[in-house]
This record gives sequence, C-alpha cells and structure tokens, in this order.
Amino acid sequence: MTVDTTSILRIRKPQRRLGGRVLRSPAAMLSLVWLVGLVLASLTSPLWLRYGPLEQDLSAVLQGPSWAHLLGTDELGRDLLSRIVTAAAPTLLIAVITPIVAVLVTVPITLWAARYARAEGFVNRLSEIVLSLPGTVIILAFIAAVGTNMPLVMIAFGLLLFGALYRVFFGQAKSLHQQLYVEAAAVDGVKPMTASMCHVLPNMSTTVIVQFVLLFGAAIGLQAGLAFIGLGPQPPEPTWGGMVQTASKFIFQQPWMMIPTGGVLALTIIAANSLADVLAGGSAMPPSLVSLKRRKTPADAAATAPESGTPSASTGRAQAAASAGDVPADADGALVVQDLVIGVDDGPELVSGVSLRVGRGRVLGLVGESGCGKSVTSYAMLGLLAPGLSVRSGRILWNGTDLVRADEKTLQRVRGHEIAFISQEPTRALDPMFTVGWQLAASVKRLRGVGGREARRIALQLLTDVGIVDPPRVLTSYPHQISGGMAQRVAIALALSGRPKLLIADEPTTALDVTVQAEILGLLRGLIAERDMSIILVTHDLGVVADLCDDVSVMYAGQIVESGAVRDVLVRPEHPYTMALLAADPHAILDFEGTTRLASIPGQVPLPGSWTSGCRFAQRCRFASDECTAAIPLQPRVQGDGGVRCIRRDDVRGRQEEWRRPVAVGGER
Ligand SMILES: Nc1ncnc2c1ncn2[C@@H]1O[C@H](COP(=O)(O)OP(=O)(O)OP(=O)(O)O)[C@@H](O)[C@H]1O
Repeated sequence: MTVDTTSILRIRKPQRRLGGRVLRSPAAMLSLVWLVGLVLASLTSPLWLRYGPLEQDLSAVLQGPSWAHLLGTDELGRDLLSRIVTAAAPTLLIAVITPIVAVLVTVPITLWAARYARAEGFVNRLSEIVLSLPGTVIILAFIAAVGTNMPLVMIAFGLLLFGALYRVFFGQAKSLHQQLYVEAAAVDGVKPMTASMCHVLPNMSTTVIVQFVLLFGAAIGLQAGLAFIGLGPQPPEPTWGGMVQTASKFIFQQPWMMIPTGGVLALTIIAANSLADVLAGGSAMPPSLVSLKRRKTPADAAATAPESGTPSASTGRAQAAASAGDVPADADGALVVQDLVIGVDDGPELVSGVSLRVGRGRVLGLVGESGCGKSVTSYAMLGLLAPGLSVRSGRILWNGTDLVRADEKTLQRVRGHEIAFISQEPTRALDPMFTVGWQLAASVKRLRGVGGREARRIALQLLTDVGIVDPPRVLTSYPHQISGGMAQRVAIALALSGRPKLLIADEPTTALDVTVQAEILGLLRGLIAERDMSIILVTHDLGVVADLCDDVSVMYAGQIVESGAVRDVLVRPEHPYTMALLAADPHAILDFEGTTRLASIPGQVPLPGSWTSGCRFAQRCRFASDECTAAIPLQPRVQGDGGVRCIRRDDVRGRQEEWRRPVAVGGER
C-alpha cells in the first residue's frame, strides 16, 4: 500500500478544545471581546480620544454624562472616559505578570514533586510555609521596600500564590502520573521529566489555563485595591483604583462618578472569571483516573539475604542453573530471574524466591489467580515497582546485566529498546491528548533515533504489521476514537517500535471481548513466528497458555508452585493448584470425560503477611494433609523438565479429575 505519509502523519500537538468552547459560549466571547477591546482601545486611545487623560477643564467639574464628556468628568474636569480607557492597558498588561510568574514557578515544581517522592515531601512543606505567610502584610512591606513599582509588586504577588496554586495543580499532576500511559512511557524508557512534560503537562493544560485567567482577575483586583489606598501609581497618572477612591470622596456630590469607574473594574474582573468558568466547562479534570499499581522504585541495591520463609526455587534444569547463580552461556536474549524476593518496605513479602527463565524466541506463560504476584514480578523486570515496594533479594539477569541493581540510565536503555511491555488496558496506556500517529511516531523517533519523516513511515508500517486495515485513519485518530481491540493493536505497535527482544504482555486480552481476544492472540502468534522475540505472557487463562506458550510457570501466593513445558504441565499437572486451575478452565473441560461440571476452588488466595512456612495452598487444597505444614522446596517434576512445590506430589499425581467433585476444604487430614 502506498500512502502519502507526510500529509496524514503530520505530528500533531495535543488537541485543544478550549478555543472551540470559547467560540461556542456567548459569555466567553463577550468576555474576550471586552478584555481584548479594552486593551486595543487603550493602546490606540491617543488616536481617537477627544481629551487627554490629564487635560483639565475647571469649568466642567463633577459632571454627569453629556455629548461633550460621554462618561462625565472628575473633580478637576478631566474626562472620565479618557482616564478609564488610558488606564486600561497598563492595568491589564501589568496584571498578566502575576499569573505568568505564578504558573512558571509552580508548574515545574509541581511536576517535579509529583514525579519524585522525596521532592514531594520537601515541596509540600514549602507550600505550607508559603500558604501560612500573611500575604497582605508581605505585599505592603514589599511596597515599603521597593516603592509602588507595580510590575515588581505583581511578581511578588505571583510568587506568593505558589502555595495555593501548588495545591490545585499537585493533586492532578499526581493522579496523571499514575495514569497507565505515563507509566507506559516510563516502560518505553522515556526520561521521567520528559514523560511529565509530554504526558502530564498537556493533560493539565486546561487547569493551568483556567487558573491563569482566574489569577489575572485577582491581580487586577489587587492593583485596584492598592491604588485605592494610595499605594498604586501616583496621581495624576490615571488608575482604576485611584479613580474609584476619588469617586468615593465625591459620592454625595456626584454619585454618578462611581458608576463608570467602579463598573469598568467590576466588568473586567467578571469577564476574567467568566472566561475561566467557560474554559473550565466540565473538562478541567483529566479523564477518569485509575489506581496506581506500577511505578519505578529503585531496587534495593544493598539487597539483604533472602527473607523468604521458604527455600529458594529451582525450576527444572534451566532454572536450577539460574538458582545456582550461573548466568547461562546463551544469556544473549534470555531473561533469567533468580530467587526474586519482593516486599513492601517495612511490610510483608509479596513475592518469595521466584525463579524463571525465558529463553530467546520462547514464550513463557505466567499464570495464577489474581493477587498471586504476577504483575509485581513483571514490573520488577522493568525496574518499575510501585513506590513502597522493593526487591529484597534475588537477581534479574538480562544479557548478563542484573536489572535489580542496574542504574536508571541502564534501565532506560533496556525499557522499550530491549524489553517492551503491553498492559491489559490499552486505551489507558495511550495518552488521550495525542493522536495515535503522534504517539507512535514519537516513540519510533526516540527508540530508533530516526528523523520525523522516517518515523512517520515506520509508524504506518507498524500499524500495518499489527493488522490494522486502515492505518491512515487510525494514525489521525485519538485513542478514544478507536475500539478496544484496535487500541490493543496500537499498543502492540507501540511496544514493537523499539524492536524489543522481549515483550512482557500483562493480560493483553483480559479487557477485550472474546472475538477480539482471538484476533489479538492470532496477532501475537504471528509476531512470535515472524520476529525472533521472546514473550512473557501474564495471564490467568490456561487456554491462552495452551495456545501460545512453550513453557509455563504457575504462581500461587507469591511463589512458583509448578513450572515446566506447557505440554507437560497442562496435560500432566503435578501440583494440586495447577490441577484445580485446569479443572476450573472452560477451555480444558473436554479433557475430563463424562462431565461438563466446572470446578471452583474454595476460599481465596491468602494475603501477603498471612503466609505460613508450609504449603500456601494447603487451606484450599482437597489433597492437603498434616505433612503440608512443613516447608516445601521446589522439586523436579516426575514427567518432563520443570519443578513442582508439593510434598504430596507422588500421592496426588494423576488425580486431577477429583477437582470436579465438591471440595471439602481442609483436604484429607
Ligand atoms: N503497591 C502495593 N502495595 C502493597 N501491596 C501491593 C502493591 N501492589 C501489589 N500488592 C499486592 O501484591 C500482591 C500481588 O499483586 P499482583 O498485582 O502482582 O497480583 P497479580 O497476580 O498480578 O494479580 P492480577 O491478576 O489481579 O493483576 C497482591 O496481594 C497485591 O495486593
């Protein structure tokens, strides 16, 4: 297919709907016309005003509106229209300094604090200090020190607003940092502050603009207030606050004077606020937020000795080599996890002594119920554990490099380039502010170091490769404009943009309906065949494992309980948990003759912290006996390579069909 990529793949900046919102709102249009009109009228006033702002006519003092003086005159016979209009431009242009300073100072600090936990504590304290300062007193003291220099006062006011503005921005920035598409950028190796600038800031733009306009109104009010008490520009220079003060002096002789001066001030502040209102109009908040599950936490470099209550794992020959601490000779393209222990800082262990090996070009299925530790293990492989979680011991060897102890620079070189990740929620891994083409081309440019034109060509090709039939349309679409299945294809294309050697797919079909699941599995199958790529497929679906994987590791409560080649583990399971999963799997139902009953496993996965030193599955196992309270190392499987962690494996082997019958919890004690 030949397509003119330059026209369709023009990298687009985030879509701005603010312009449209303003254009559609009469109130916003009126406000904008008022503000812009005032400035233009003021700047051009010498060309069209009949009187100068300082021109006095003592024969026409304190007059009401007339043809000669449309808005009347003040106590010195000066034309009120001239003075109001002349004062407008300096007032508005100086007022804009405050939001500029406030936003320029607060936004970068907020992004920094939202990104780094240590910075967060410091900036929070700083904002509390700034918030507790008596703003009015400080502004007055500042004027006493520097004089009535309004631009300087506006700068000081902007700095004082940091505390309040930080509170407004921080919550949103923090939430945005937890969005999967920001995490996905980290997975792709984007530097933290670059991810903040590219994915967090654009999504905060509405809030920033709204606050900007609100602060602009506040700065106009402050200027007027200061001028009212005589701390603004000094007479005879016209200022709105000064004119309101004069009008208040003559309120009984000429009440009219207050109306044009007070009116223009009030209307201007109302215009700024109503503009902010329309800009905020229902979308000042980001798209619905998801709970944070994954974030980079530096691995504990000074890893302690294994704290697991259970002995280290050794799954089969390859894993036995890994457990012995050897980096296999064919380490190129192989990922080897050795005795990995992950825990909550000052809390329980989440993953205990996990060992895995994914050889080059192999597909490993990591299966288990929810909460068994599959995702935590996967994220550790990318150095992207959530804050508060860390690797306590063990190694993750990738091409001879231990990713647990690797510095951030090494991890960034690996993420996206060598190991890529696709999540179960593709639309959330895509930034809603950017077109698919922009995101894909940006990723290709960064990961392959090519120019814009070439990146656009590759992006188009990648979409074709993942089976998108209308790539030009998809490239110009925003994530919300494409279906879930299409979004997952785009997510896979994004993952492929760095030509990774290993793809970690965390339940890539869970969020999709059955027919789309089959398409995505077909796509993955094709990619495995075409590219010399290894895959770790995190799933709870044994049908998917049977379909795609060469090897499988079954996880339960933070441990590998059985591992081996798929044909061995799924056909001749040796661990009761694997048997139970198979019996509960609708795909495997035909393997059990004479019944259509699906098994259920009673009880729940025990929570981290409540694990015993014996078999963690014993409470739910129909075969459990008193022996099961003893610690159980991973033993070699009887049939095929791999390991099994069951003390009764010889007794239970071949009894998988018993899981079809109602289970007496507590087993055979
Ligand atoms: N940030 C965290 N803080 C504390 N505990 C956590 C954190 N993240 C995960 N856990 C706990 O770690 C355990 C393993 O979670 P994990 O998400 O890895 O399970 P999983 O097998 O991937 O489940 P699922 O299939 O639902 O994703 C769970 O008990 C979970 O509650």
